[in-house]
Amino acid sequence: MSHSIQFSTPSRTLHLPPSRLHRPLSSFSFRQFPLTSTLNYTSLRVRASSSPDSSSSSSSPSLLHSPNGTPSEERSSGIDVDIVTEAELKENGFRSTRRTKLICTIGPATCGFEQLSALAEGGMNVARLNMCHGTRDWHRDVIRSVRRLNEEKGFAVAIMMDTEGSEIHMGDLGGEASAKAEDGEVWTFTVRAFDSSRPQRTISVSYDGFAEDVRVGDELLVDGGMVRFEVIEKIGPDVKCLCTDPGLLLPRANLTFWRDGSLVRERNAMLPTISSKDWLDIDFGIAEGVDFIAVSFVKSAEVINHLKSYLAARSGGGDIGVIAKIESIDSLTNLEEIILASDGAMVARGDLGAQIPLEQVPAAQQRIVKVCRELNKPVIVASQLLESMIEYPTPTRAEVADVSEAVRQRSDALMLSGESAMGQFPDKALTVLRSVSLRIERWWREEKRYEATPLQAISSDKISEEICNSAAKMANNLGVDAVFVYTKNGHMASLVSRCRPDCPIFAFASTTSVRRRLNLQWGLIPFRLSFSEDMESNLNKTFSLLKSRGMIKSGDLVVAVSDMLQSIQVMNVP
Ligand SMILES: Nc1ncnc2c1ncn2[C@@H]1O[C@H](COP(=O)(O)OP(=O)(O)OP(=O)(O)O)[C@@H](O)[C@H]1O
Ligand SMILES: CC(=O)C(=O)O
Ligand SMILES: [K+]
Ligand SMILES: [Mg+2]
Repeated sequence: MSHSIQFSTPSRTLHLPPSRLHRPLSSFSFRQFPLTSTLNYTSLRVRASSSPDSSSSSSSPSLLHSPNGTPSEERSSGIDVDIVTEAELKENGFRSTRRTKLICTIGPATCGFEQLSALAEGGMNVARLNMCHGTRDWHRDVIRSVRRLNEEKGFAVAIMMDTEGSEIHMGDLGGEASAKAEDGEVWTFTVRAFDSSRPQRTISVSYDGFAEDVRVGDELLVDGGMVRFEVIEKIGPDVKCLCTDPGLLLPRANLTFWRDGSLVRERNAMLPTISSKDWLDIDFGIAEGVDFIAVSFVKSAEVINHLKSYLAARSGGGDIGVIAKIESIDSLTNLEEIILASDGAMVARGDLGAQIPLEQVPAAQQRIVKVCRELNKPVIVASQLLESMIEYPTPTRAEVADVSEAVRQRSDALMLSGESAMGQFPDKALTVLRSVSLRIERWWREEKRYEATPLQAISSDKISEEICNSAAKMANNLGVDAVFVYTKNGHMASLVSRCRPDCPIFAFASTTSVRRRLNLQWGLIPFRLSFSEDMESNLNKTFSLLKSRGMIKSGDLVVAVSDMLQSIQVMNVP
């Protein structure tokens, strides 16, 4: 038997608080919704004349112009889903699929086709390329390998390019993987370039003003304090430094200098966030069709807006997501405006811990995660999650606790850096992220800890927001198996993800590029499916495609929303 309820209002600026959906239905006008199929569903339909997703298109532009969204894709009648997710869904059931997304930095340890394939199989959702390292040819090879893997093996790994930025960093150690600085040694930091091999205990520095800006007595921190030096003498372009905390110097490690306990920000504070080399890398990223660009050392929203308009002009529609890396004092000062302007943010704890006292990093992380959630932007927690696994096959207990905390904060994604780029156990590190995420997520569900505190309203697009909040609440209250969201540009899917419902979210996007971008967001299982304005036929089509692949079965309970029709539908799979 099929039945449906529709309630409608002529008001264009309808604001429907979630609680109203639970009032007696008699307070609404409702009538029989004509249905010709055998679907057994209840439809709560809220009608308003504006299309929610199109009204918010400034931050999520239409992706119909996507270079990756070919017309054949849009016409295709099948359904595409990442094979790893499909296997997880079938093996463990809906409830147990992983919600937290995983990012791996690709480096010498993982750039081969087989190594990339192993990471994709291990659950890598996004591959990150750090433009501080490697040549463009090297990065192009990795991007093409990932794309080939996606095509040949059915993965949906997205690519994130991370800019170098123009902060001060060391040179590349003349090809050596690392150099050891011992306590009491004197090293030379110089702005001179080397013609041939690197002179002993000498490090080149990327910033021309370095020798002028530092003073005798300053403390020089490599990689946020992994190795420390004291400036003892300046001789022209050379700065002699005494090692006070020994450790490994890695190629292109960041350098900061401190005076009287404070970070020194001399002329280098005036360096551009996006350097001329970064712009060339960005052009390269556009040409290679990367999915995200992560901008290092963002100081203000202005640079994000600038890059976004450049991308919109250059890549015809701007389907590259811009991620703001929060890793400087300025980015913390201007946090809200930066996040509002971006498509997501990264808690880049490596450099952040070099700019603020280490003991302040956890509070900063919590604040960034919270602001991103409020403003509906995906957030990545990055750096040193499993640092010891660069060398050892098992993590420390403290690292597991750190990963758990990021999952417990319900960040969208966790990122591996050196662990996957140049560590000895990249696959094992990814396995640890995956198993800890799954365990903490399960613990949260068992404890029924999902959303106690209501989310603040985001100012734009209230109708979609209320529909998604209500859909998530209904999904939790009814214990449904999945929320389905049909979304043209991904915005509606992100609104459902923001609610962190207690069940997985099947997000249907009509282009491959939107589908890949949804990879970064909590709980979304992105599918590529061509769909129409007609929700009933979309649902019928989805059910039959998913049933034939064994991904759902008759009787499963589903809540569905879409950005074409302002409605919430609840139904059992026929
Ligand atoms: N493409 C690459 N080629 C060679 N080594 C790499 C590459 N990517 C990363 N690595 C190595 O892995 C380490 C950790 O990678 P990660 O991206 O975190 O570097 P980082 O320089 O600390 O990051 P960021 O510059 O973004 O703050 C690097 O220090 C470098 O030694
Ligand atoms: C990831 C990064 O850039 C950092 O942690 O500094
Ligand atoms: K970088
Ligand atoms: Mg950094």
